[in-house]
Amino acid sequence: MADAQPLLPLILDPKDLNEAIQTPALASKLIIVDLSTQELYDLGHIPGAVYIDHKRLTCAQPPAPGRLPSLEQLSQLMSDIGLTDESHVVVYDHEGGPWAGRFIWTLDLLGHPNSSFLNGGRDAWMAEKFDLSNDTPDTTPSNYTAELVNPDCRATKEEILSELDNIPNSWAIWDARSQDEHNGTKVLAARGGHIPNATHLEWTDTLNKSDNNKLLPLPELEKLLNKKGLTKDKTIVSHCQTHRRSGLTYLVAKALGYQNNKAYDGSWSEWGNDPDTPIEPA
Ligand SMILES: O=S(=O)([O-])[S-]
Repeated sequence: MADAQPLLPLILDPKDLNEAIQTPALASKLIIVDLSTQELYDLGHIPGAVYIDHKRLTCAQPPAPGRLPSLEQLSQLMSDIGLTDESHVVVYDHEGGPWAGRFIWTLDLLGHPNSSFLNGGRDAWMAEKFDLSNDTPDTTPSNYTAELVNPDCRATKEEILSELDNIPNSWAIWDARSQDEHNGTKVLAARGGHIPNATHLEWTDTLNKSDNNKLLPLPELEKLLNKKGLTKDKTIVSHCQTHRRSGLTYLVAKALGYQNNKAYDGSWSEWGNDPDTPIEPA
């Protein structure tokens, strides 16, 4: 079992990560994962960070390329970063955190609770002028066997179809895409529109653009979600096109302590390409 008490908070500020990597007892347990791009990683990354191509978090197969990959693929990925029950994983990317959130969702599915989201990611780290490194760390691979310990973090198409009558009462669908995608005026699948009664709140609305895309303060986020009817008494299901942007919205609901928090990894690429799913506008 992983440690019950995480070494670092879920939402981690750059200054706290900087302090942690300089504290040997902590640093030895950290796995820092850079989910930006190979080019950015090569330009400089947080000292000790390993680069992971975000495609490894997905099945990358049409028609829903963002769906969860096989357990074999996840076992290989987590073994490559050296994940063990004692590890605390810190994740970041370069665009406000969608892939970082998706990585944390994956760890949640696998039952690895000890993880942190670097608030503001690479941009905030650089803006606060902490060191970048060009060294590739020596990683000791582990022999990690992935299992879906917490499958409830994931929603499937079938599950959403069976709960349609409960939306938006006891279930809420958080559509994290743009307004045009939600309305169906921008179509990225065979059909455009949204899951009936889905709630639109674009993922970027949870970020403070004037502060390097750090998350808005949690009380502000809670107010924003409540105003939209995305309340804690409901099961919340985040989705976007391929469960990248909804990686961040899943993370936001998690940070706010939502107990029934799921993400739909099939997302619109699955729903909108299925001729039999109901959509709005019809
Ligand atoms: O998955 S995505 O909607 O961010 S392209």
